[in-house]
Amino acid sequence: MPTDTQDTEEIKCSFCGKSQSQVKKIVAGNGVYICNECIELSKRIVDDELKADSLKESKELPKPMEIKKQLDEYVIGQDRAKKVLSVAVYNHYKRINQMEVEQEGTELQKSNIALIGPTGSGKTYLAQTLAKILNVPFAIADATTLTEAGYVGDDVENILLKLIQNADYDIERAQKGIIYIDEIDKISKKAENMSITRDVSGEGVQQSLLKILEGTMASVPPQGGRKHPQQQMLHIDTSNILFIVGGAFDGIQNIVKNRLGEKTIGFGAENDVNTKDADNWQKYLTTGDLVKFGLIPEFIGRIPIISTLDGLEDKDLIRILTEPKNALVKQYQKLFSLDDVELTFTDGALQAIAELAINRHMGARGLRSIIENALMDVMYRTPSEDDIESVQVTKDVITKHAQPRITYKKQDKTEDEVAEKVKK
Ligand SMILES: Nc1ncnc2c1ncn2[C@@H]1O[C@H](COP(=O)(O)OP(=O)(O)OP(=O)(O)O)[C@@H](O)[C@H]1O
Ligand SMILES: [Zn+2]
Repeated sequence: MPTDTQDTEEIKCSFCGKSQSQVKKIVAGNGVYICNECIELSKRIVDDELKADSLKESKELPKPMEIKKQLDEYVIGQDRAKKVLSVAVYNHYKRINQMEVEQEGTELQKSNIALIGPTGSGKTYLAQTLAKILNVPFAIADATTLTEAGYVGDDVENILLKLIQNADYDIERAQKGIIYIDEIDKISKKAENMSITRDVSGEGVQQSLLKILEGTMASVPPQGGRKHPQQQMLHIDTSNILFIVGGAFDGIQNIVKNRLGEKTIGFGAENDVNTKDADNWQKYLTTGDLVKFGLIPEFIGRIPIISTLDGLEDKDLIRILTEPKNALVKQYQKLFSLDDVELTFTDGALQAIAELAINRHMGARGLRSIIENALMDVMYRTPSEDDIESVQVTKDVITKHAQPRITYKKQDKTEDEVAEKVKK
């Protein structure tokens, strides 16, 4: 009898219709069956689709607002620069994606970016954070170490080598990376800060940067340094590399203000710029001002997007200390917590740290070393003293080199307590 029912209701794979005898295994579900072969096939289909989805996702470009929002998680203030960068970077990668899809059509030109703002205001940090958000390789170069071809020093191509190295020698990835060139103001025509030991003109360095900024097939010696005729070269197309150049441009506001002032005098009240608004000089900064500063027009011509950053005030610095995902205070708290010690900073301490950084004219760049100094002694002690419960940094620690307040753990039996008990 049982054989009978089995004959009529022979278990078959609901997908391919094969019977139990034709396959290795059949799994029963709620009224349905699936064989091992169909499971394998389904798995392959699902895997492929997931992979395709994730590829599409990685191709999907975050929109300017999304980029800005992610920047906000790391970079405090600098709203204007963040907006400009978000739009510029979005357009840059949209342009690359578009070029990959349609080989011909309107050629969209690359738009490199200049960031102008005081030391430690976040220029490098913005560029670096952008690269992280977009998941593209990133390299930092210092314009003052560059030389024009034929002189001792770093060839401009070595900038590209750093990017290639940071892309793990994946040239194709490197070709879509971001390069930040710092201290671009120091290679102005009149710059006095160029190394005096080297016979290099800022103008010459600007000249030698023109090609890679614009887009060229560059040859890079894989070991860096100078090119040798017999050397094997890495070849990299710089057309899609986004260059962000930055500098403090000390004195640029005077150039702008003077220009505005002249205009006001010259054209009187009908001019849309009044001298009062010259405090907002950033709004009126033009490429002409940068040329006046000493950048050559061909160089500026390859950097159509300019944004300014503001000097950070104490309230910004306090936020930088405490708010971002990887804020310094959070980092040190984490460090201490690994030794089971709670670290706190009083509001007065945070204010004092910010003020000290401002006095040192180093912007946010100065914050770490101030904290490092303040915590030096306790960081030396705490790992060896396992009864420290908490460390509090007060204003006096920053301003008067006082020691932080240390609280000790309540021990079950400290020597005093033991003595107390014995007495009783
Ligand atoms: N706006 C900011 N928000 C958060 N952190 C900041 C900000 N600005 C600077 N920092 C912190 O200070 C450090 C130094 O800043 P950064 O290197 O970006 O300065 P910079 O403007 O490039 O100055 P420089 O021209 O001297 O290189 C950064 O690594 C970052 O930790
Ligand atoms: Zn099947």
